[in-house]
Amino acid sequence: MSVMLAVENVVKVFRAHGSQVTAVDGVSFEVESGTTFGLVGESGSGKSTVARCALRLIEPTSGDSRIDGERIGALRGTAMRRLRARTGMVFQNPAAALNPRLTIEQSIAEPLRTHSDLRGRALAQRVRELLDEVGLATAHAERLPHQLSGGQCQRVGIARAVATRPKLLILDEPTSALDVSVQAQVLNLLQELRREHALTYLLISHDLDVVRYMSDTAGVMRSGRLVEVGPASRVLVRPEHEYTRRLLAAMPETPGAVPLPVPERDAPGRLAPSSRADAAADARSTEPDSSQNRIHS
Ligand SMILES: Nc1ncnc2c1ncn2[C@@H]1O[C@H](COP(=O)(O)OP(=O)(O)OP(=O)(O)O)[C@@H](O)[C@H]1O
Repeated sequence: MSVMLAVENVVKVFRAHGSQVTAVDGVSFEVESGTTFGLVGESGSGKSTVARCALRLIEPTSGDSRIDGERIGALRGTAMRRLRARTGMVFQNPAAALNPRLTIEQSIAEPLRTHSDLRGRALAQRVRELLDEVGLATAHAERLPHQLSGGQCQRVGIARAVATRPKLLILDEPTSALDVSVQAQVLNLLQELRREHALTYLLISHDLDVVRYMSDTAGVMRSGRLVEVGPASRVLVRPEHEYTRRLLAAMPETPGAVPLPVPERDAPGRLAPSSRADAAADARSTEPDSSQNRIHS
């Protein structure tokens, strides 16, 4: 298997008003193509910063990363824009990530206008395909973000992120702002898209259940350093590092919660039930998604 993302000794120091914070302190890891790497750690441990440095959304103080074999520190201009089209990001707060004045159709068309030659009918057709791919109805195209539920807004965010058919997505707390009843639907949609398009994910989450459910490999960050890396089924079940053990022990118990099922990674086809089917009942309304709840009984 080839390496899609290699983060190499990344350091990021933020300097402001005479003080400095070392947010990331020499982090290296690799993510194999078509797999999910889950990054966990307490708030402020540097997860988002390392992900942003990896895609060069912010400049690292030192270190570099390679995406699909390309060293991105050396890329400029058109080469950097091409690389941007091959990567995407799904954010924590879907409603805030969307421009409130753009219709859903305009929002999804935006990255396509920037990174592709699609215009007119071909562009509208691609937007419709993307709506379908993320389980939204054509009727949603004309709506504004405030007319959608949180889960639907996140589907739009995912459609935008996959619009240019990227190979690598960063998922920064993709479900933590969502109602617990729609979290599993959005996770299942992400799993389906990963399988169908052979995507590679770098997933950041506070929720260890989410990381265990989604990830092949897990990395644990503490104070800007990666303290433990390994198969998610080992690191998040039988951790070797004392800090990971404490993190697991501190995980809040949600009353009534049922653990997410362990995905059948080698099984062909989709995780059932289909997240698009989940969305179908919801697709014609603006009510919050509530059809399937696989986290709570
Ligand atoms: N733009 C910035 N300027 C100054 N300090 C920053 C900036 N961005 C992040 N930091 C600091 O860097 C450290 C790491 O932040 P980061 O957001 O990467 O952590 P995190 O693990 O993703 O946290 P959370 O889970 O709360 O999002 C924190 O101390 C944070 O305050």
